[in-house]
Amino acid sequence: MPGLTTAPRFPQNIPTHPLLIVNYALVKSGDRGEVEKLWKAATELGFWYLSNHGIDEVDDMFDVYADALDLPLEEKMQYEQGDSGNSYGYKARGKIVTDKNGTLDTSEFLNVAQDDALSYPRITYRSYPPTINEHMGDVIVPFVQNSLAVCTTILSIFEQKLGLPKGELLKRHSPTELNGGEARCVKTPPNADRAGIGAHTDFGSLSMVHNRLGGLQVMPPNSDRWYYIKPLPRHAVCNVGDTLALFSGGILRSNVHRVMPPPGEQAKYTRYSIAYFSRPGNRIVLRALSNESKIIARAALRAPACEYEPGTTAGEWTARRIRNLRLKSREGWIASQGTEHDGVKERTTV
Ligand SMILES: O=C(O)CCC(=O)C(=O)O
Ligand SMILES: [Fe+2]
Repeated sequence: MPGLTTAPRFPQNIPTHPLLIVNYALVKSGDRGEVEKLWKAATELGFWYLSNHGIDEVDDMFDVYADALDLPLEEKMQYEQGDSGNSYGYKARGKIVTDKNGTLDTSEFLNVAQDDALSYPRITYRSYPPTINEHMGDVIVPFVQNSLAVCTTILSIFEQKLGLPKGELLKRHSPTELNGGEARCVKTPPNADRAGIGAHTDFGSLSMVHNRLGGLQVMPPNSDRWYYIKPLPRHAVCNVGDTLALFSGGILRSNVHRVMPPPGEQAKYTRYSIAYFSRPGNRIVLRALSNESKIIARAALRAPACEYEPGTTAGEWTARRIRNLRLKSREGWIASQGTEHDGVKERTTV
């Protein structure tokens, strides 16, 4: 895929935010120091680089999704996700408001549901463009399985560190129950003059993004400035999302981020990023797991009330966030942003 693997280097002279580099192979083997580093990253900034993740399908994912997103718009529109709160399928450019002035986004998404990938060739929710189907078996399914395995390891570490009984967090992310997990490609055009994706927190539990070009930015806690995150070859950028912040009573941090045009010379290139989102089972009720953990109970007392209504399930929550995103209104923009803005504002650490 021309232009994807070779790009000008990330410029040296722009402010970036350093992230801790967590070595997944060490974390998996139970290395104490590496586990502590992961915990520090997840509770303080909520973002970290993940090295040695062993997800070998990343380059192929860029190729397969780029082929699908390079189809003519009318073909892609046959797979449009619609306005009902469904995330899977194609999201065209300009469907999402990125700020309070109603500025429209520049990004296209193609989202493949984890449930569709894992049930393939049986359709769980919907069909996808032929390029995606052709590579479901050799690229997308192994990518999803490997990403899921990485997230499961990380969730089991969080489960222990949060003082939860074994399985309490993992059972809320069971891949055998319908859930919101998905594999996404974000495509933004060259020479863009505005945000690809506006400021947001992620809806789900864990996100893992693979980047070649810059553009992802983070606003650190207690700051009002945006900083680029520099892509590092073969490193994923991982972050905590809202449902994990909520389950943990605010101990795990779901931090605000956005996608801007790539910096310097990189701005002249089309940007593709590949992301995997781990989300709870659709029927799981969203609440701080205070009854299950004293550590979470203590933290939840200090965290302000969350915006979630009692009894909201993860499925309803994701659908509502997506519907709000697609509302071309200021109200939609405000409602779509997530916990960082209206909910778990004061973060707590243990
Ligand atoms: O493209 C990226 O680097 C990040 C994408 C992102 O934040 C998202 O899809 O939620
Ligand atoms: Fe995001």
